[in-house]
Amino acid sequence: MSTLITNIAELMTQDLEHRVLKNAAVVIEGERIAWLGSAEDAPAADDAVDAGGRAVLPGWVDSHTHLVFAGDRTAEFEARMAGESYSAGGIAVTMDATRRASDFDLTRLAMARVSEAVSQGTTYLETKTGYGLDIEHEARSARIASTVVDEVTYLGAHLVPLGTDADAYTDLVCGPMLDAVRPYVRWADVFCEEGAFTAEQSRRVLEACRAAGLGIRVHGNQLGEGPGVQLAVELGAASVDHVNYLSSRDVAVLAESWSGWSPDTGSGSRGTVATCLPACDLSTRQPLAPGRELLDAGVQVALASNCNPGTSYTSSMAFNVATAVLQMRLSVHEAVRAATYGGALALHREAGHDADGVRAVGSLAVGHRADLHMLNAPSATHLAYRPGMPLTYAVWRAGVRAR
Ligand SMILES: N=CN[C@@H](CCC(=O)O)C(=O)O
Ligand SMILES: [Zn+2]
Repeated sequence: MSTLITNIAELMTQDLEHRVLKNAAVVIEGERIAWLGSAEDAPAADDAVDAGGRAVLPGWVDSHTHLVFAGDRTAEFEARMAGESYSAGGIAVTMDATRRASDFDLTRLAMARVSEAVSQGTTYLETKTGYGLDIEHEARSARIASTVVDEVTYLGAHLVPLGTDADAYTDLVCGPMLDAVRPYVRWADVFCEEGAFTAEQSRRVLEACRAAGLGIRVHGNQLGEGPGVQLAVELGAASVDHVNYLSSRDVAVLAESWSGWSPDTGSGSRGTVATCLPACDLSTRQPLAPGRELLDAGVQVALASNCNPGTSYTSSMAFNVATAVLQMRLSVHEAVRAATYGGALALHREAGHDADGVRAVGSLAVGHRADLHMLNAPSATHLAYRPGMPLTYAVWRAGVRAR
């Protein structure tokens, strides 16, 4: 079964050549993109959709979320808006509510959040554990997450539960808790920050998880300059996320990590993606991550929602893209790239065609997964020009119409 989507005013491919095609068309066949190019040259297909002069871009790749949770933190948000500052301690409130929730409720809540994201154009999603914080509840969160999203990250090292010795808890995270979550996860993460995990504890967690075959990522430099970025690069993490407070050395180390990779061919050894989370920065009243500076230095950047009940209760990638353009000074093309190809790069899913056994996400090319986002607008520029407007018109996820 093939579908021709034609009369596309602007097709922003985010492929390696950065092609933006005018008056374009795409053919989807099953889960893959079978053809794309000028509408005049489009081949016939079983079915046709008239885009009516709208823009099409890759579906968003949201590479950083925390969707498996129960409970509410409205009061904490209100206190913050009244002048309180964010601290990691709020995680314990969500931990209590999450532990109390039934499997059914936790699954239903996570699924509802996924469907909110998909209805706004997100077609590939990562989510983390991190609100269970004991063996039973971390394993349960990982299992539930694996049924609702594409990529699952183990974040047992999110907070040391109250009354627990930090080093003993770190041992648990590196040992029996890791064994319990291992069947469900591809990634591991650690909150390397004052009030959460020290550099030494973070290193232990990341090394143990890496030895267990997991890819690694880091929450770093969110609340102040710290060791997160340099630890992430040293250990070969796929991404370091937040990156609000960076020294010039941090930026240089991140840039250096990409020196063996070619952006023109997408080949070579990947470095550590710097993932900016602008909605979180606004909701915690932190300075915005220096996305412009990172791009100018040659760092590969991703944008993600960080949807979670504490610091960023939104899965709107469009909001993050608009903020990155309006306030972080990325161009629309750069911001959309960071929210599609950049997220895929952070999840090691940016490459793969028909013969590779895995299809690339986050960019549009023949053989890639047919993840498309059609805007109710003639160009992607409208994402920043009309911030806050409901611009998602249609979504295809792995070739299936999802909205
Ligand atoms: N910074 C650490 N973890 C989350 C927030 C978790 C929470 O407060 O519930 C984040 O990415 O911002
Ligand atoms: Zn996070």
